[in-house]
Amino acid sequence: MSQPANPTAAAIRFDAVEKALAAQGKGRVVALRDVTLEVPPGAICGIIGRSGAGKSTLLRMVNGLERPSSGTVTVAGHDVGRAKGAGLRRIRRDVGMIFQHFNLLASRTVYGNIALPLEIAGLPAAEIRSRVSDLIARVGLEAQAKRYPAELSGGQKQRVGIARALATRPKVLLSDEATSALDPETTQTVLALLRDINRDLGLTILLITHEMGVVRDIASDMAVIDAGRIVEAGPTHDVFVSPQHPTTRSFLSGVTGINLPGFIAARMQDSRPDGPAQEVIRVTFSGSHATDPMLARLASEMGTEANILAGAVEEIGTRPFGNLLISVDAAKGAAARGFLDRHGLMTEVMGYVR
Ligand SMILES: Nc1ncnc2c1ncn2[C@@H]1O[C@H](COP(=O)(O)OP(=O)(O)OP(=O)(O)O)[C@@H](O)[C@H]1O
Repeated sequence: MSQPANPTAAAIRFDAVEKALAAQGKGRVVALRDVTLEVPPGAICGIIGRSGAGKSTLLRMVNGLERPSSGTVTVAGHDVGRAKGAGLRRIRRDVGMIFQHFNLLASRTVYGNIALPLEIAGLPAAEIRSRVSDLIARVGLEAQAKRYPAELSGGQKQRVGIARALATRPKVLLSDEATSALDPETTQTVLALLRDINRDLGLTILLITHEMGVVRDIASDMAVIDAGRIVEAGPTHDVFVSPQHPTTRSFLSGVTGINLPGFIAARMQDSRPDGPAQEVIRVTFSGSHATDPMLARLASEMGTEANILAGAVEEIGTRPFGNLLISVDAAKGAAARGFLDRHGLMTEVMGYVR
C-alpha cells in the first residue's frame, strides 16, 4: 500500500475512499464514492450536502465509527480505517465529536457530563477537577455547573457538548449538524465559540451541515458532497465567488441574498425570446470592488443602463463578497458582460424576461 509522501501534513485526509453499505431490501448502497479530501491543520472545514448525500458516513470515518470499503482515512498521519484496539483508542482520544441532539447524560450535571471522558480515561481526581473547571469557564457555564441537562437551554446543552468533546484535548473536533436544532441567534453564539476554540487551541474542525449559512459564517474551507461524491471543494471564499457545480449553486441561492423578486422569477425563461427583452445577469465580486461606479461606467462608456434587481454584500472570513442581480437590454447583454468581466467582476446569465 502506498503512503502519502508527508502523511502528517494534513490533519485529516481521505484518499480514494469508497463506502458500500448493505441496505435492507435495496442490496448495496454506495454511500461514498472516490472521496479524496485534505483538511489542513487548524482549518475549519465545512462539508455541505443534502439529506442522504453521505455527510454522516464521511464524518464517522474520521473516528473509526465507519471503515472504508476501500481507500484510506488518516488523522494526523494515522490510518484510522485499519487501526484496532489500543491504536484505535489513541486516535479516538485525538478526535472529539459534538452532535445535533447533544447526547448528554440526563443523570449527570454539567460538571459530571464534562468529567465523564476523563473518568473513563482514568485521570487522577485533582486533574479532572482542574480540567473540568477550565472547560466550564471556556464555554461560559460557570453559573450552570451543578445543573442537569433538562434545566439547560439548547445553546447551553451544546456548550456542555463542546466542553465534553474538548476534555481529552483532541486535535480534531467533528461537528455533526451541531447547530441544526438551535435558533439563529443561538447558532451564532455556538459558531462564535467554535471559532474561538479553533483560534485559541489550534484545533482542526470538520463539520457537516445542510446549511450554507453555517459554512459561510465559520468555515475557512468547504466541500460539497452530492450522492456520495465530492463535487466541489476549496477555500470557502473562492467557492462562494465562483461556484462550479449546480448543487453548490443551489445551496448558495439560499444565502447570498440574490433571490430574484417573485414577479421577475415567475417570468424568467432560459433562452432569449424574439423581440425586445431584458437579460438577467448575476454579477459577483470579491475584495474591495465597488460595483456602483462600474454600473455607472457601464452606462456612460457603453451606453447600457442596468436595473438593479437584488443584491447583498457579505463577509466571508475577513473578505467582502458581493452578489448583484441586474438586468440589461438583451441586445447589449454580451457587451455589458464583457465590460464587467474586463473590470474584474464575474458575470453569469441567469435568464431572460420580456
Ligand atoms: N447503516 C446503514 N445501512 C445502510 N445504508 C445506510 C446506512 N447508513 C447510511 N446509509 C445510506 O447511505 C447514504 C448516505 O447516508 P448518510 O447518513 O451518510 O447521509 P447524510 O448526508 O448524513 O444524510 P442526513 O443529512 O439525512 O443525515 C444514504 O443513502 C443512506 O440511506
